[in-house]
Formats: sequence, C-alpha cells, structure tokens
Amino acid sequence: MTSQAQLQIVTKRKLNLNGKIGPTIHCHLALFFIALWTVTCQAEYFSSIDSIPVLAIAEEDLIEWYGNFLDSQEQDFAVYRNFLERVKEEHELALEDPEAYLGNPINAYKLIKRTVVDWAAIVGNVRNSTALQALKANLTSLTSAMPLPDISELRGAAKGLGRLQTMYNLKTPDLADGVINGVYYGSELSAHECFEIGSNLFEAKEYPLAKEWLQLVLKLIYKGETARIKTSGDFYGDFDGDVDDEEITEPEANEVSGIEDEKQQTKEALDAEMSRNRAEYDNEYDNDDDDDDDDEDYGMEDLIYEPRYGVFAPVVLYDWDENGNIINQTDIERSDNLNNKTSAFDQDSLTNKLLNETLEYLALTSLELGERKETEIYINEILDINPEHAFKDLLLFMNIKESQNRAAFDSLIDLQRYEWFANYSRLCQGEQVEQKERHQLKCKLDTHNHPLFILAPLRKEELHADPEIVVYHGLLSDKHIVDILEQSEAHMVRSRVGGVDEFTVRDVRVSQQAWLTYHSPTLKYIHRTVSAISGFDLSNAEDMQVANYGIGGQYDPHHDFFDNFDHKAKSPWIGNRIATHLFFASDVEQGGYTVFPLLNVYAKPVKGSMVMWRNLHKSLDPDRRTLHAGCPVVKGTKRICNIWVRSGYQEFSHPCGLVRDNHKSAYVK
Ligand SMILES: O=C(O)CCC(=O)C(=O)O
Ligand SMILES: [Fe+2]
Repeated sequence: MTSQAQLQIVTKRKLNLNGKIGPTIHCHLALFFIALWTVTCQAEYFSSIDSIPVLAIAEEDLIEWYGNFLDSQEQDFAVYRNFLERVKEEHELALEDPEAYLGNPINAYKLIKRTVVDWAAIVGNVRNSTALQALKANLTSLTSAMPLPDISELRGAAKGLGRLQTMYNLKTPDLADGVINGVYYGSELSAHECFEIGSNLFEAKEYPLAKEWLQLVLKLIYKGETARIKTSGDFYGDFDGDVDDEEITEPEANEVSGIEDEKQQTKEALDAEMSRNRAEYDNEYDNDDDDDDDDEDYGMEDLIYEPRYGVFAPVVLYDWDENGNIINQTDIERSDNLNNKTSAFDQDSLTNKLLNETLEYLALTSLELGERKETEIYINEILDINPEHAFKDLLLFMNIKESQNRAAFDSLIDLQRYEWFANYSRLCQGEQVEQKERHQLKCKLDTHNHPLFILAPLRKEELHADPEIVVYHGLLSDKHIVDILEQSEAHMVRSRVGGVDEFTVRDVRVSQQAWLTYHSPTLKYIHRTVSAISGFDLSNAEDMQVANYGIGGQYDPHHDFFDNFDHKAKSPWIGNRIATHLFFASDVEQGGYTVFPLLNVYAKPVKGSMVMWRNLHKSLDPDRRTLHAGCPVVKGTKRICNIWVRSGYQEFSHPCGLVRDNHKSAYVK
C-alpha cells in the first residue's frame, strides 16, 4: 500500500484525486494543494491535525525524488567505474615504460582521445547532471511552495506531548515505551528521540519535564536501550556474578531480592531482548550498507553491553517504579567508577555525542531548576569527559542563577499544584465525582413541540440541571461534516484567543480555526436546527467557528462570555455571548473531552452531536459556573463547530425573571 493510500486523509478532494490521476500529475497537484494551503494557513503544523498529512505528502515526494536521483546516479556510477577500470589498466601499462608506451602513435592518440572526449564527457556529466538538476528544481519548488516546519514547530510539538503528560498523568517511561494510557501503540522512542523531546521541552522552558526526558536518555545510554526504563530491580545487575556489589550506587538495586533461578531466567530473557534490540539499534544507525562492523564505528559494543552489567553510571539516575513514578530523584551522587566509564566510551561515537549533549542539557536544566548540587554533578561529568569544555565557567555563573525566584516558573508541571487542576484532569479522563443530583438527569427522545422534530424526535441527554447543559445526538450527518470541512479547509488559521490581547497566539488554545457564514445548504440546515432547538434568534449569532486540534491540542479552562463586556463598543452583534452551541464534528480516539470543572461535568466528543448551554444568567450577568475547557487530544482528531448567540433580540424567547438571578454564581471567584 502506498503512503498515499495509508494516509486516509486529508480531504475528499485529495481522496478523489487518488483514483483518477497518475503519479506525475499527483506530484504537481500535491504541490498545488500545498501551495494553496500555505497561502491560506500559517505554518503551524502541530496545532492542526490537518497540517500533519500535508507534511507526510511532502515527505512522500522527497522519498520519490531522492530515490529517482539515487537510481540514476547508480547507473552513472556503474558507467564511470567501468571506464575508470579500463583507463587504470592502460595507465598502469603506460607507467611500466612511459617512453615506449607513448612512443606508440596509437597509444598517444588514445590518450589524447580519452582526454578530449571521454574525460570531458564525464566531467560534463557530473557538472550538468540532469538528475541532480531535477532534484534541485523539485526541492526549490517544494520549499518555495511550502515552508517546512521549523524548530519552533518541533518545540510546539514537544510541548504538546508535555501537556498530554501533565493532563493525563502519563509517565515519561510509558510514553517512551510507546504506551499511552495503558494502550501500547507500538512506537517506542529511541534514546535520540527522547533527547529530541527533552531538549525541545528545555527550550520551551518546561524544565521539570525536560529533566525527566533527559534523565531517561542517560538511563538508556548507560544501561543500554534494551533495559527499558522502569525499575524492577533486575536491570541493576546484582544478579550478574561479574558485578561487584560495591560498584552499584543505586540503592534500589541491592534491595531487590528474588529467587536465584528467577534471576537467571530474567537475565536470559534480558540477554535475548538485548540481542534483538541491538540488531534494531544497529539497523537504526547503519548508514553504511556493506559494513558489518558497526560496533566498531559507533562504539556500540561498549555502550550497550558493558555499562549495563559491568560499568556503573557515573551519575545516579532517576528511577521509575513500576507505575512510572520517579523514585530516588534526590539521591544524586557521583560514583567512584569514572575510570571504567571513560574507557568504555568512544569519544567519536554518535552515542558519546548524545551523552555529551544530554549532560549539557541536564546541567542547564538543573541550573534553571535552582538545583545547585545536581548542576555541579552534571558539569563535573562533562568536564571529566572534556576538561576544556565551555561549561567550566558555568560553575561561576551558577551563583547568579541560583538567587532567581523559583516561583516565577509557569510550567506545565506547576499546573498540578493548583486545586482545581485535579478535578479538571479527572474529568478529562472521564471520571466524575459521584453526586446525588446526577441521578435525576435523563436521556430521552424529545419532539420539542416543534414540527421539525415530530417525525424525527431529538435524542436529548441531560448533563447538568442548573445551569442546564444538554447534548443533542445525531444532529450532523457525515455528509454535513464533509461539507463543513471542505468549506473551512482553505481558511484555517492558528486559533487566537479573544480578550484584551486578541491578536496574540498563545498556548491557551492550541488548534486551528475558520469561520463560515450561513449561506450554504448545510449551514442553512444548521442555522434552522439550532434556532428550532434553542429558540434563540440566530440573526444575532456569530458566524460558525470550525476548529480542529493537533498533537496535545486543547483549550484551557475559560468562559465563552466576554468579561467586562462593553455594551457601547462597536460590534456587528448586540450583546454578550448568551449561549454556546458546540458541535462535535469527529469522534476522538482518546482524550478531547469538553469539561466543566466547576460543575463536575464532562462531554465525550461524539461525532454529530451538539452540546448546548447558556453562558449568561437570565439577568444577563455572566454565569461563572460555566467555566469549561477542551481537554488535550491524546490520539485521533478533534473537530468542533461553535455557534455563539448574542443576547440582543432574545428578550421574547428568553425573558429575564422578575428577580435578578446572578447570585447563583456569586460563589465562584
Ligand atoms: O474544544 C472544546 O471542547 C471546547 C471548545 C470551546 O470551549 C470553545 O471553543 O470555546
Ligand atoms: Fe468555550
């Protein structure tokens, strides 16, 4: 199956094209769509699930172009090699007795002919290689049509992963092992990939999370990739007769007891796993097809095997228990075993480069976290490998850094300190605190006393009584949704959050969005249905917002009404946002719930359904209980459509009461 077919993407248009056109046209069309997409969208790949497939298409083209280039070069090289061998033979003959050789007019002629014709042809060929020129032209058209993601994208994606970790309490070792919320997705991360995430989290100032990932890299390097991360005690080698117990600086290692033959079995299993993994590791870094001695090139023999059973890590590493929680993190000491370590590491190896960079980032991370002792340990490690390393002077600089205020951090991990966060995170995982009132809520078929719904009653699910939050299921068909996505596709931009700083793109909302008017048949249907259900006058509603969420895409807790709403301000609409109608235009494999942390309510995204609630009291004062959030998407795609109705013109359908009712949310600060 080609990658085109695998990517069940992007749009209907794209899928239709697959069946009808050949690969060359496809190539141009891909470029065309990329160009179209670029003109209309900011290059914010991680914030939109639709942008990632565009990248995949680009990569598919790159694979094809480089493949063609290499194929044609291979043929050329075979011709060159042949020519070279022949010339070499002649040349050697000539060297035996140059005078006699060149004295022969035929030989003299052949030499001149080779220089004038054959060599000139080869030099010309290399200079004007059509294959190289074609590759260059393709690359130029690709990069001018589509800015490839830059480092800020990568940082955003790393932060997205961090957001998922924080919200769903996902443990770093689990993620690295390809396990998300207990589901194994078969995509383990290598030490290099963990380093990429760790270093990018550092650059995104997510220091505590960065440290976890970087610690994990250290562990993978020192223990070998096979000793995947969690502590079961077995990895620490005390079952291996070769290891001197005194060398083991990790306290847990010695404490683990077990029956001898069980240990032996574990060791055998690990050995088997180790060889398997080693083969994979070799493969991963095997750039050289005919070279079977990769161990020598990369120092892998030492790095994978020795440290795991024999040499001990110079810095005590984080341990993770079986649930992925960190243990031992404060117990950081230097080991005395440095001699072994330096002999075990090949200074030029890829892995040693990774080790150096990891230690550098760890030193900086600890510095940012104000952990003086650890920073010192990491710096000493670095200086041990290279005494002239620039970090020599960091020890002096440390004194200044240390005095900085730790509380100034605004990191994802810090979120967990807040009281409301626990509830928010729980609801995102589909867990509600048990509540008596919930038992009065119903699911029912509802004709709403409206002609539209007599024959096809609404499927209504009550989520909360006061303020009322209800879900209507099955309002949008797949056809409606495809139509909405097609209309919005070309207009998607990274979401901005409203408020004072309206035009700043922030992490508060990580998604892409577009606005649609109510002119197409689908939008007219939605307009009609929403006004029939809610009774609101939709002539005073905002256009429909269409949004999608990418890796870790989410919307922090917020209200939909505008705080301190200024009734006199110029606006196309009258009044504040009285009600929200939120459609789910996709199912989501994991995550992406809409939650109301103050009301103990969550709504799981179900394709085609609509959640509806009022944001203002009857008195039109803001109802602060309606604080809500879009939880980060763990897996899959989340698409939503929002219709916000304004409070003007709603006086007859939704009159205010005789008594002001804003006291209901007075308790919310
Ligand atoms: O994505 C969600 O579930 C919530 C979105 C939301 O609250 C909004 O767009 O205002
Ligand atoms: Fe909202």
